[in-house]
Amino acid sequence: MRKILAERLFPVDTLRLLASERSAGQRLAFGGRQIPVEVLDDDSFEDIDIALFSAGSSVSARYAQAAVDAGAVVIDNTSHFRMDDEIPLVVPEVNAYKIADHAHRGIIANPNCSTIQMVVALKPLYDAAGITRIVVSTYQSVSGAGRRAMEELGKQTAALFNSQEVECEQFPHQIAFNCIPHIDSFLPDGYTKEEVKMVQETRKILDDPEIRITATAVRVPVFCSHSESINVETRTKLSAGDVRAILREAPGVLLQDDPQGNDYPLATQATGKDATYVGRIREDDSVENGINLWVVADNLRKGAALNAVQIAEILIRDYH
Ligand SMILES: O=C(O)CCCc1cccc(C(=O)O)c1C(=O)O
Repeated sequence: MRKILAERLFPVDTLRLLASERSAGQRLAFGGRQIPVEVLDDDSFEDIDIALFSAGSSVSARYAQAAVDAGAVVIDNTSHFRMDDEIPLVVPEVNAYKIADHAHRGIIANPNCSTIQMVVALKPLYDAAGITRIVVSTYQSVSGAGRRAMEELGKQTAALFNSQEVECEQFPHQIAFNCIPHIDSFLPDGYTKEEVKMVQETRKILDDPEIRITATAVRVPVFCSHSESINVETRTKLSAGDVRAILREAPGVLLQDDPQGNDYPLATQATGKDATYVGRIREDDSVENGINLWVVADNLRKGAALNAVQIAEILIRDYH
């Protein structure tokens, strides 16, 4: 968040860093200063205009209203408010008009990282030809599970190269040189919460409860950036050429689709960048009007902090 605010020269007058007792007292750099981390409490939001929440659903559930009551607009990066009918779920390139609805409750929800990159890529196709069905498989980096998960991938990799025991704390199984089809918790129907988030959030963001969607979310031994294989069925026929032409002009999208030149989106290239990269575009003739896409984005930037700051930029531009 701090890095994105600084990079984009967001007009911060005062930055207040709030966290638990465990983190209080630390100093973090911003704007050429070392900002102290303060303990979050109900009085933390006096004179705050915008409160960016990214401390877990329970913290948002407990403190978002206190921020709103103090006069702030909350942009919440957790899942707590996403499916609340009274709260807009926003990806600026897709449904920025929904930001106007924040006035009702004073809270705007940031979608799940895997949902964000998918709707950035699919919204232009939805507008051009309609979408009836989406089948998505994700290849999610360990950074989505936090710093300790990234450290675990590194430690396991080193251990394996040194014929040492592998320790599994952040994931149920070894993640190094492995794929784990388990992100967030399992539900009784066998889906994970991550997969259900992608289905429900996509329908809300595209404002279309009829789209048939199914997802399989997989953790892969990649440090940063999420990759997605997306099969989409459009209402009217789009050729692969049509899709390329549409996406070439799409906001937030960078087309990277030259397979003969070995050029297609890669997690290692997307990391640190703002764009949602789309490639491997091809027609799927196993169904009527089918298209396959490969979509990659930095899950910590567009998947989280960048999307939240873009919402804040619209707030101060259009709703100050
Ligand atoms: O693991 C990943 O690659 C993405 C998971 C992101 C995430 C992690 C813990 C809690 C929540 C949550 O807010 O429920 C979320 C979320 O949906 O944003």
